[in-house]
Amino acid sequence: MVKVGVFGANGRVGQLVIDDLKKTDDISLSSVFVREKLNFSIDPSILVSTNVKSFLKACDIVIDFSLPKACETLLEAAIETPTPLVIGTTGLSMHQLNLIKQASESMPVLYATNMSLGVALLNKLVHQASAALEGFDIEIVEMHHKHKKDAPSGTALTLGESAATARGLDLNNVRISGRDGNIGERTKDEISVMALRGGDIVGRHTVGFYNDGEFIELNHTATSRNTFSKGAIRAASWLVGKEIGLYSISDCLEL
Ligand SMILES: NC(=O)C1=CN([C@@H]2O[C@H](COP(=O)(O)OP(=O)(O)OC[C@H]3O[C@@H](n4cnc5c(N)ncnc54)[C@H](OP(=O)(O)O)[C@@H]3O)[C@@H](O)[C@H]2O)C=CC1
Ligand SMILES: O=C(O)C1=N[C@H](C(=O)O)C[C@H](O)C1
Repeated sequence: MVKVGVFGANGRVGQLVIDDLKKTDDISLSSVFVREKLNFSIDPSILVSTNVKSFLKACDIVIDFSLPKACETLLEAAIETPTPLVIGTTGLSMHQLNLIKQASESMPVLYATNMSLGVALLNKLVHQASAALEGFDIEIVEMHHKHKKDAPSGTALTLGESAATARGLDLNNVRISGRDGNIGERTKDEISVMALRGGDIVGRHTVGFYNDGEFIELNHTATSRNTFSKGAIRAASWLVGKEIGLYSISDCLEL
């Protein structure tokens, strides 16, 4: 039986991971990490810890849905005590992304800004469409619930990277994050990534390719947050026992 540690256990997704792990046969919850205390009751055999090292020692693999600073703490601890990691936290800084790379030199790490099968496929479709639809303008819109803290979403940035690399561009050089005022005409290569927030929207991403006379929009809507918790558990089952290295959700889904 694979022992899973959940980092960010009180969170919206962390709680679902804990619930969904009750329904699996080959993988089960062994420890949870919390900042102060767990906000709900749990089987007394599970270690509830505020100490990252003891949390890591009690599990074979970690599933993380937390916040950037917390994820950084986890990565620093894991670099000292190597433990396979499935990371879903978004809004990471360059330093935190580099820590993921560093961690993956001593343990298997799967990092995915979106754990759903649908978005993994959407990334491939966006890459293909961006290369094929030469000259079409690319615009990305994401919509999420009002509690989301980072913007734009990690998924929208990953989709933007797929679109940009398909055209030999670096998203950092062509990304627009807002338009306001007398800004002039749209430039050829720019890719806007716009974020909308409201209500309880689980997650919606649209990548549009616009030309004179026609346009195509590729859209994915998550209607349940369990899509992410179940996707992360599937990723953990797949990652455990893999060679040291950095893996993507496409590797896990063999897309
Ligand atoms: N890759 C994917 O498929 C998905 C990724 N996400 C991402 O996952 C992350 C979590 O999302 P969500 O569950 O909605 O967020 P929540 O705000 O509900 O949960 C965040 C969790 O992080 C914990 N936390 C915050 N600060 C610290 C800290 N300094 N040390 C330790 N723990 C801390 C909180 O613990 P406490 O309550 O104890 O303070 C809480 O459990 C976000 O980055 C989100 O974008 C979300 C959905 C899908
Ligand atoms: O915070 C969320 O809720 C989500 N975050 C991820 C992101 O930033 O892309 C994935 C999903 O869209 C939900």
